[in-house]
Amino acid sequence: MAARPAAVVVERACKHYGRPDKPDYKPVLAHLNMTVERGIIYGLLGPSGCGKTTLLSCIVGRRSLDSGNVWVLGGRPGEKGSGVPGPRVGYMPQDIALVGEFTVRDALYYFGRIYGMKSGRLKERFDFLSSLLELPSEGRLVKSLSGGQQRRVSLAAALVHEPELLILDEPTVGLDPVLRERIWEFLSVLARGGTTVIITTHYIDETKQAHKIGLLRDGQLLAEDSPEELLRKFDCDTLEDAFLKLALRQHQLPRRRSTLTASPDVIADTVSTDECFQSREDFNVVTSSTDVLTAKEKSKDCRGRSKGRYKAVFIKSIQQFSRHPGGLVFSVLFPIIQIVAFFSAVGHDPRGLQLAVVNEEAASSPLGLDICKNSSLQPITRIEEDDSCEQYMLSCWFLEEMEKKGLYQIPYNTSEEAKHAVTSGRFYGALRFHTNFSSSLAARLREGDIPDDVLEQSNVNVWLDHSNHQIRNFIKSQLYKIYSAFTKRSMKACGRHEDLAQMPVRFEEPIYGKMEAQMMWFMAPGIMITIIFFLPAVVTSTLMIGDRLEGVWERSAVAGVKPKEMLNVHIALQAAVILLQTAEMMALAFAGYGLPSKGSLAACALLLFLQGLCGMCYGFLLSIYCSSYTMSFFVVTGSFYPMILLCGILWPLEGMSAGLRIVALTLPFTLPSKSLRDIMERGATIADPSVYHGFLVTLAWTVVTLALCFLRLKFKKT
Ligand SMILES: Nc1ncnc2c1ncn2[C@@H]1O[C@H](COP(=O)(O)OP(=O)(O)OP(=O)(O)O)[C@@H](O)[C@H]1O
Repeated sequence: MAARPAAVVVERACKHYGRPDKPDYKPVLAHLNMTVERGIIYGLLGPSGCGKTTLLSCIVGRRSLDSGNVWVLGGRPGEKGSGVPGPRVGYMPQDIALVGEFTVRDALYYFGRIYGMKSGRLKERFDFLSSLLELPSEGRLVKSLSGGQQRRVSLAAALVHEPELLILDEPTVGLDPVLRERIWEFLSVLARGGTTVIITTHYIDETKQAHKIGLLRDGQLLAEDSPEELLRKFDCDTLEDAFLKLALRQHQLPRRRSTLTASPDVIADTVSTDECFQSREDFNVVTSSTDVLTAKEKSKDCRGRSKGRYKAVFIKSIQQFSRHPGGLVFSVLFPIIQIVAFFSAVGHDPRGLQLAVVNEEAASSPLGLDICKNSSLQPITRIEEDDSCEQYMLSCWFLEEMEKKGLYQIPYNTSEEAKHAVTSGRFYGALRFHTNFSSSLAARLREGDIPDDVLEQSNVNVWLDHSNHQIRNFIKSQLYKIYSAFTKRSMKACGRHEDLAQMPVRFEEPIYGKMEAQMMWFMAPGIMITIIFFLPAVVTSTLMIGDRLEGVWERSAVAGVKPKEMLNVHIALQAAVILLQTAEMMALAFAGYGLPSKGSLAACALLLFLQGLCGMCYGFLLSIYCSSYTMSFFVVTGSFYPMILLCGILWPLEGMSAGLRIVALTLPFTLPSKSLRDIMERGATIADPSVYHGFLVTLAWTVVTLALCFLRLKFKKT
């Protein structure tokens, strides 16, 4: 073969995974040298796990070497102006690395747009590759294709822009022999036209058609030569036999790992994998630098291609989102469902509560318990002569007031029976009126000094089931109100001042909020803040982890899409969704359920929107730091509960220890919930510290999570 300039040169490449002191430590490339001339097909062979994919990912700039050098098309991958990653390379990874919601056509158009191809040219290439690779019909979704069909679409996506360098990681797995043959023929045509192809395959036989083969084992190339030369030098009929001989030879030199160059008899530098990590040497650049883009080309590349990439990623995200019914339902319907669920279920007074009532007073009357139903019953009779009153069956009035307040009586004969009914779970409480209730109560209110037994008889005894905190509190507060209404009525009937028997504590008009403030008004701000935070967090982490695990992110990056571009598009789309969610929630809460707000609704909307963006950034953080859906699920669930528990909507911060309160105040729901409540209940403005503190916490969380994401993306490529 005539000497050609090199398209790819790898020199003394070393790479390991894990840390030397850990069990997962794995040296993968050990002083590997490799040269791929321009316009050839280079077949990279080796057993599973020998490092082929690792080597290819270093060539396309997705992983970096621990030491050694890689030059691709005259530049170093990842350096500005090298064009790699970017449109000069076509990369088909081992995984399908396509969005499942893409149609066959979308998959090719996505990469075409990234490379800035015009739609006419894209259509031509799509038609050509469809017929060459027998692609399924263009409207079928990638996720519904068979493994072989997906692989062909993936190959077509790598070929769509006619790159100078094609890197194909096992493109022919699972394809029928006729199609494999056709693909190899096509690659030969491309190579004749000047394209360089690096291909890995498990079918050793098909690499006969390659111009050069590299046999990789234990992190080194055992041989690198044309198929004919390899067969001749090893005196074999098949490449498999040649590979076997080489492997055996290497095995017999356990402590002398060798790089065999043109002649298998020559043992080159003997190196140990350990040496890889001792020093980093400088190498002379062996390729010409004329391939590196000029400054003018660079700036054109930046401006023109960036627009195309944004367009491609934008269309991809819309397709992904709109074709994923779960995502749509989750993002659009969930805020509605959650707000409806909250306002329908939380904060309403319990209804239809029954109490076991022992009315000994009524039972001792001639009519028995029916006396309370007697319409001519007069529990208070005024005696004009001495301006006094007679009381009779006041318990009936008490029970009437009870029914008005939604507590219904079920009569029992004795206290024991009534308490037993509570023990058996039928009621939340039992009441008892003594036989002399009315006269004892009158004596208690009229006379200053009465015997203990009279005082006792004037009490209504109440036994409550305290196991249900909310119901217990409700019944207690209702009984206070019932007593208040009952005494007012009695005093009025007796011609006395209504408030005479009231508790001598008067609650004046509240400074903030309403006298009859509802629990749901207190909780609503916190609930809205948590909903708007967690929906984008979950959607973002799921979409991003999906893209990353399926290899879409990595493949897009090799095509030239920058992390910043991916993030910006996601931020723009999610911002639109968060805006919609904010509008939905506010319309439902304020207009639909009449949630009162004294302050500016615009300030409420702004805070909710910013919380949504903050949740989205939290989702980014999870997607970048969590290696799987399961991990991100654990973190979301694990962080959700503490944030809710500590934010003050379930229990006031004043009930926490000082240290815990400080932690709670730094969490993303605590101060923002209070800010939202202060806007609504107190009419506070953004200028009030209690409001802008919530905004500041939201912004701080947004900035810190974004910074952590960018740091991770900057320092860790994959
Ligand atoms: N991210 C990683 N972390 C730790 N080890 C890894 C990682 N990626 C690959 N490895 C390990 O490095 C070795 C080389 O992997 P690589 O994927 O490069 O092999 P390969 O030759 O492409 O294998 P195959 O032909 O089966 O695809 C394997 O033992 C693999 O388990």
